[in-house]
Amino acid sequence: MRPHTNGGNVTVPNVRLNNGVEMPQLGFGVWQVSDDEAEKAVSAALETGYRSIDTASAYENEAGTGRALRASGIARDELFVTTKLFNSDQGYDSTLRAFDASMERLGLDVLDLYLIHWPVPSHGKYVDTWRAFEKLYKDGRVRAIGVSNFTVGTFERLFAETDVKPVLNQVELHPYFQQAGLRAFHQEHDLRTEAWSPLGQGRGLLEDPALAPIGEAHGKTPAQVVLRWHLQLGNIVIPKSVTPERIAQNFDVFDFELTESEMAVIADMDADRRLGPDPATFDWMG
Ligand SMILES: NC(=O)C1=CN([C@@H]2O[C@H](COP(=O)(O)OP(=O)(O)OC[C@H]3O[C@@H](n4cnc5c(N)ncnc54)[C@H](OP(=O)(O)O)[C@@H]3O)[C@@H](O)[C@H]2O)C=CC1
Ligand SMILES: O=C(O)C(=O)[C@@H](O)[C@H](O)C(=O)CO
Repeated sequence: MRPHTNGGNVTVPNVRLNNGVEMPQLGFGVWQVSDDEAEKAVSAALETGYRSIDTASAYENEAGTGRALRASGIARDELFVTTKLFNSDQGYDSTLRAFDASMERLGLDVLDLYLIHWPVPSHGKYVDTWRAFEKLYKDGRVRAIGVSNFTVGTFERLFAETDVKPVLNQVELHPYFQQAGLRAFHQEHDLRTEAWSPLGQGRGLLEDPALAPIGEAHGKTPAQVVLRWHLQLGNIVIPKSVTPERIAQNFDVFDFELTESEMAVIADMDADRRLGPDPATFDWMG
């Protein structure tokens, strides 16, 4: 897809995935948004100019997301839709069935990006699951396949036992949890890093006293500073909001640049502070 604009002064750059597919660097996430609310929030995001939407079967809002995509009237090739396979659907045949069910709910024929939501190493099924992802990819049902919450250990097994390399890993990443080691591993293996909870779930991070002065220097909010930090690191970001002003604010992050010293101030905020579950042990089956 082309780098997209909002018809105004904002152009969202694309990143090129390792299979050549182009993906917007800024998208919109819908975790903890009800199906009806997702329809409204995704509509507001599309109206603002977002073109990449991140949902998951576990969010139970694929249908509302699909309704908003259709109602927008935006051409399919201008949109980039990601959904995720839930843990309890892992396994070869169950993955193929779960994919069809997600596509039915979304109302799509071809998906842009399908992710294994969590590796659940104790379940021992992510390699079989990936083989089903490879089939969906080779059959042209999905343009790119990737993973979420994978660790170096889970990648090593995946690389050793399967053929198609994931295009990216979607992981928890924000100034309090910067994942430098994992980001370096991704770079070494030509995988993109996608940050989930990029704003730290709005739980304290945005009030950190280090961010306000940086924002004031650029006439931006702490949330915009944090999103700019992600973009300058090269991360793909998918902030969530159900608040129209914040949806617009989070999109307006392409007209300023953080200096090296401002980037260094944010680098110093790293506290190894995870907000979500640890992927090495997370085995929630819903
Ligand atoms: N793969 C995975 O395992 C996971 C993936 N994700 C994905 O990542 C997306 C983003 O992560 P998420 O956990 O939702 O959290 P975010 O880091 O995007 O933060 C969302 C929270 O911040 C608030 N917020 C948003 N923008 C602003 C702003 N400009 N100023 C102040 N507060 C703001 C929102 O409030 P409000 O909505 O009220 O405006 C909401 O409470 C998810 O929606 C999902 O798509 C998330 C978790 C795990
Ligand atoms: O939002 C997601 O994609 C998640 O996987 C989270 O819901 C995760 O399951 C979690 O944070 C549970 O507490």
